[in-house]
Amino acid sequence: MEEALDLLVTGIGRLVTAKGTSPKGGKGMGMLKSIPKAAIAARAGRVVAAGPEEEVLAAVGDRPVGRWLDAAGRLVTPGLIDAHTHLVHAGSREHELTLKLHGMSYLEILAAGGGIQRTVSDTRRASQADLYEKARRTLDVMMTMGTTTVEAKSGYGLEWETERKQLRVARELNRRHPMDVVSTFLGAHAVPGEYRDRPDDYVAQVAEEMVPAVAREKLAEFCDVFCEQGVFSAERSRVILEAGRRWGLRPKVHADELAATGGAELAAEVGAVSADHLLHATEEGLRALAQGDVVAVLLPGTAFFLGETPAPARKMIDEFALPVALATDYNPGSSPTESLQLIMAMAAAMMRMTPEEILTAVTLNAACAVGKGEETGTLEPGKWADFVLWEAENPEYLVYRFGMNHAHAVVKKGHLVAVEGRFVGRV
Ligand SMILES: N=CN[C@@H](CCC(=O)O)C(=O)O
Ligand SMILES: [Zn+2]
Repeated sequence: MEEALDLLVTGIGRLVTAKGTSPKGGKGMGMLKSIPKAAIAARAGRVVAAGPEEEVLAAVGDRPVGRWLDAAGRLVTPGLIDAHTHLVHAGSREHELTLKLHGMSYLEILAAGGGIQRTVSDTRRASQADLYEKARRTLDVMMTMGTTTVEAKSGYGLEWETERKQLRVARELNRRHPMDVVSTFLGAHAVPGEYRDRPDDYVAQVAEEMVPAVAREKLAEFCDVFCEQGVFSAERSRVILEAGRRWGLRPKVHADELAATGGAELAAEVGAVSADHLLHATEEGLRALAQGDVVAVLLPGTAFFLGETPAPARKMIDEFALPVALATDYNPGSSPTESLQLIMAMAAAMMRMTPEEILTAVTLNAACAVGKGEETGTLEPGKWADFVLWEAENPEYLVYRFGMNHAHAVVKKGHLVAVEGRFVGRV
């Protein structure tokens, strides 16, 4: 007899998924497979078959089934992928909201020793166990809202001990939590107070000491830099990203978030996997991204929270055929939310992205932005069986009805990990 299936889901009202393993740009972002009356079969954590119910049942034959779920007509999509978060940190920064309301800008707060620097002192003081516990709870919440893979940056240490502590927490969570956690080293998130008058010494320390240590301890897959006016210039960012590349860490860039700083151009030049934020990217920058096959990761939650105009998604998709991904940017300063569903609603209302483009942006394109396009982001045979049963009939409803959790059930690698807002994936 053929091997047993771990999971069979039938009665899916509509299965909607992108196709393939590489990012979709321009019109390709709107081209999804939409299958009524569908089913999914999974074995050993991976999709065996996904498509019209009668075809899946015929392919499955009389194989024994471990768990059989009836989707009761619900919409099913691939699990959501959050391609940009600052998952591991201590504390919160609600007091800054009042400062901002009184007219102080994000960069002014940072220059006065607050902002990122405040979270740096909190995180330096926190124990690894406390950081783990806080981030674990965050992952539970994200998973109940449909997220099945998360990127996690360091960057609240700005010295080796704490950067390592953050990255070790992310690695431990990847091992122990059902969420897949992809780590990024962001030692260049700000110039630490100790180096205020000699930023080049800090750049050298990140490039020559921390990057090799991250690579030797296999603590991250990516290296990121906050390339921004008053933070790290494009020249200093280049030094760090090139060092990362020499040590096998693929580049990512916080690019042109608050001012045009040459971040997009730099991302293309160093062969970055993604350029993130891009609110102020120039036309040349966007052209360079398109030519360089860089995924544009847009973070409307940050624009919303900082009172900025969001990145020009329509122009990126229509004029430059860029592959756009969307992420929460979950962090205590500029986007304190775990909800990719809220980000999806913002992308429609504030950036005029269509529901189909949005779904591609939080699944396949986001998977590619974290180097996992071969493994997840679509529901196709061989990929991880990561998917969400939504309390909805179509993708339009997901982005239209905002501010609530539409996830009825979440499946990660063939296992049920969340049901009706409750995390049930503890192992
Ligand atoms: N811009 C830099 N980093 C984060 C904010 C981090 C913080 O404020 O703590 C971001 O992506 O928005
Ligand atoms: Zn960020």
